[in-house]
Amino acid sequence: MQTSAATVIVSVAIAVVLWWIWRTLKWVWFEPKMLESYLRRQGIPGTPYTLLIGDIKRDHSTLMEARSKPIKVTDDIIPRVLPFPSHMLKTYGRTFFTWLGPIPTITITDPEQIKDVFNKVYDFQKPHTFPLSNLIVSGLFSYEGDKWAKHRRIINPAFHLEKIKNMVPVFHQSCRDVVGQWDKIVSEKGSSCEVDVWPGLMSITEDVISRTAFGSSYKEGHRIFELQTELAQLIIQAVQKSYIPGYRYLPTKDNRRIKAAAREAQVILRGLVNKRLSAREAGEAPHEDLLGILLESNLEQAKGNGMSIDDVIEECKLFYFAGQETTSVLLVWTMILLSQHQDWQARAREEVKQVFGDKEPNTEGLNHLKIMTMIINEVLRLYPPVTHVKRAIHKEMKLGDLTLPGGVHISLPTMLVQRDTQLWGNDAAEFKPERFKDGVSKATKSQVSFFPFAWGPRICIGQNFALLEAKMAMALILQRFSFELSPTYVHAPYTVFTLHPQYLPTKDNRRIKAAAKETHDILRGLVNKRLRAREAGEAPNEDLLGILLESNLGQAKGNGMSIDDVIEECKLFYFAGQETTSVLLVWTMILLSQHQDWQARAREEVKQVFGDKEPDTEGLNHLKIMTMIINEVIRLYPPVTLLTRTIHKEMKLGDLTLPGGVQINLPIMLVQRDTQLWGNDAAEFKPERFEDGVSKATKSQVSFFPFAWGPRICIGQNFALLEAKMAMALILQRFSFELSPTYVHAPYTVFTLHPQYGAHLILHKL
Ligand code: HEM
Repeated sequence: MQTSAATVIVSVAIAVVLWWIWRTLKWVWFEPKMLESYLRRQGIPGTPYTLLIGDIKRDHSTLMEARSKPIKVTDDIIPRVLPFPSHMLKTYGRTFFTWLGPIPTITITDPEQIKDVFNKVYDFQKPHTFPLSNLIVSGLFSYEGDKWAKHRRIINPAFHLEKIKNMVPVFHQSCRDVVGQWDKIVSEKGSSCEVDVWPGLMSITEDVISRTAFGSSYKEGHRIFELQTELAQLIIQAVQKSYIPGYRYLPTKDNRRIKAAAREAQVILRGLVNKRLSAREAGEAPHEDLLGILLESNLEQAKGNGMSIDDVIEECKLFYFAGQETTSVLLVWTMILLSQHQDWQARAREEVKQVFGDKEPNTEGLNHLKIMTMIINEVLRLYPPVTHVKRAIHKEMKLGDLTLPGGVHISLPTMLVQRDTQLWGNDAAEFKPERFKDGVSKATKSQVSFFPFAWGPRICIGQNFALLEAKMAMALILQRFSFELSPTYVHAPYTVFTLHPQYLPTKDNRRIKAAAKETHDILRGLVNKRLRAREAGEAPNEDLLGILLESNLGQAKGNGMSIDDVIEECKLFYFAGQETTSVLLVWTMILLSQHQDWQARAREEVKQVFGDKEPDTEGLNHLKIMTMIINEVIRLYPPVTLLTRTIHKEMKLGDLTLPGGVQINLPIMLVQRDTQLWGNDAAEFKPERFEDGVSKATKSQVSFFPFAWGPRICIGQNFALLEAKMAMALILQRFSFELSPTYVHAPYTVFTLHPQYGAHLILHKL
């Protein structure tokens, strides 16, 4: 009886293993080979299949090679951005196939076929190659069939021109903030200076999405954006490792962080949606932001036809992914191309001045900017933010003369088609906005040869939103500045999700120099202003720079510092004083989250000393519990974990004689956690050790030196401690806090010891 049961189990196990082997072989070999011969029979040329990896390695190495060097601004960018597909195009002609692992991908460049693919949304679907990417790009973007149609119908009203019109003042506000910052930077320097515009442009589009999507709750929106950005970075890394079977299921630190960040975004969004729903029930008028319109549109659907709350949340997350980087990329290339083409920059400015003068741009006017529209179209043609669009087919399909088998992917290479000389003429690679002077259909001769926002029923839902936002930003910029490429600009178009300028590692040095020069210039400007004010008899400022300058000028002649020395010292204040102190604060908050008893004691003390009043120096210096806590935090988590010293000649050190030329490590963290020096509970958080001060706790030994020790002890020690006490007192007066379930404990050092994945705490207002 037992033998027969064992036989059955073994037979089942063998059957399962054989089935698994068969499925794997089918997936990695038989199916790809079958599809390959099918395509070749159709007369479609392509690369031979390589087991499992297909063309991934070839594609990757040509891309790495192409990316290793920048190009001239006048060079063709295709060999740099799409080296592999463009090489295949030259080798095989206008239709060919390559391999994404075991999946054949057919590249199609014929406008009629492209139109067909875009039109038949039910047959040509979105490929779902990397399941993890659903965490950032889900919702409308990835749904199919009836679910997609339902969501598109519900979301459409949010992107009607009528609704977008109401958002234009928000576009203005976000653009004005950034342009205002540039104004300040430039004015401080005189009338012109180098500015890296990319961060500002990213910040415009991020702010626009946060405010238009969530209205007054845009701060929560900002946090969601941070989480989405972090997720995107982690997911790119994970996708690169997805060749390791099952990698995404492993409980690695990154995978845990992915889950935690996704959960946090979900929790914030759910909170926002619930708040809106309760406000609606309480009879409040609906908000005019994307979330408000989406919720209204959803509630108007017949029962059972609407979206679930989770669906709404997915759509909100998608707005960031789909709308932020794409639009900032469009803006950055517009600025770069208008820098190269000063004639078009002047024409665009003239038009803006004619339509708006120096007034705030409005929707009406923006819709009448003809030159600007031509320029933006030409930028989107040459530098489409999304360089190619992909589809998958699951059953045999006709496409023009071709019959394609189910199981293949189709690539529609936007950038290759939009730069194709057969479709756009021999000057296809040149920037000539005049192509679009009679509109897009004239320029394309009504073919689908221009599709930066895709085409057909699944055309980008945010197209009008993005174009109006871009026009607003460009109008404000043109009203206030003229611009040109800086000599430090390196032309290196680069794609991750979208096509943007890359700062190559080899070019980082130039960028480092440019940033250093900019810092130096700003500081020199500040110092000079102070010196001039002093000469004009103004009283010295009471800030660090003021005191430093006075102290320097008070030195005997020849004994002071040079202006360059003063500048170096100012730069050092940032480096030495910023991250170190914030790291001290973050660990204090994390440890007080873990040790609620100490948090309560610290709060009690703060309340006793200050009540709800503003903390003052006198009081801060009397916070005993707080001092004990901060000492214990910097014992366990010293911001600087290691000090080094070098000796240049033979030296005695206790019983040791050390030769010149060696380096000595003083491992702050190891010493401060040493059980021989601090007892068996050295690793535990026990602020009571410091009850009677540092010397009692250390028995007057140098076993606690978070700020170093002796003549070179940190000059900013008192500054940092007072700042930390002020921050903690204010926080404790207002909030109680605890670790969020999404917090991942991952102490990490670059310069200082900080939490690698941030400090996710839950704050409770008191
Ligand atoms: C210059 C800016 C933009 C460009 C170039 C762009 C480009 C695209 C492209 C090429 C697609 C089609 C992708 C595919 O079918 O595989 C798409 C879809 C989409 N875009 Fe945009 N986009 C931009 C801005 C925006 C903005 C501002 C939003 C929203 C706030 C947005 C929301 C969406 C959504 C939801 C889809 C999915 C539509 C569907 O599948 O029905 N996009 N976009």
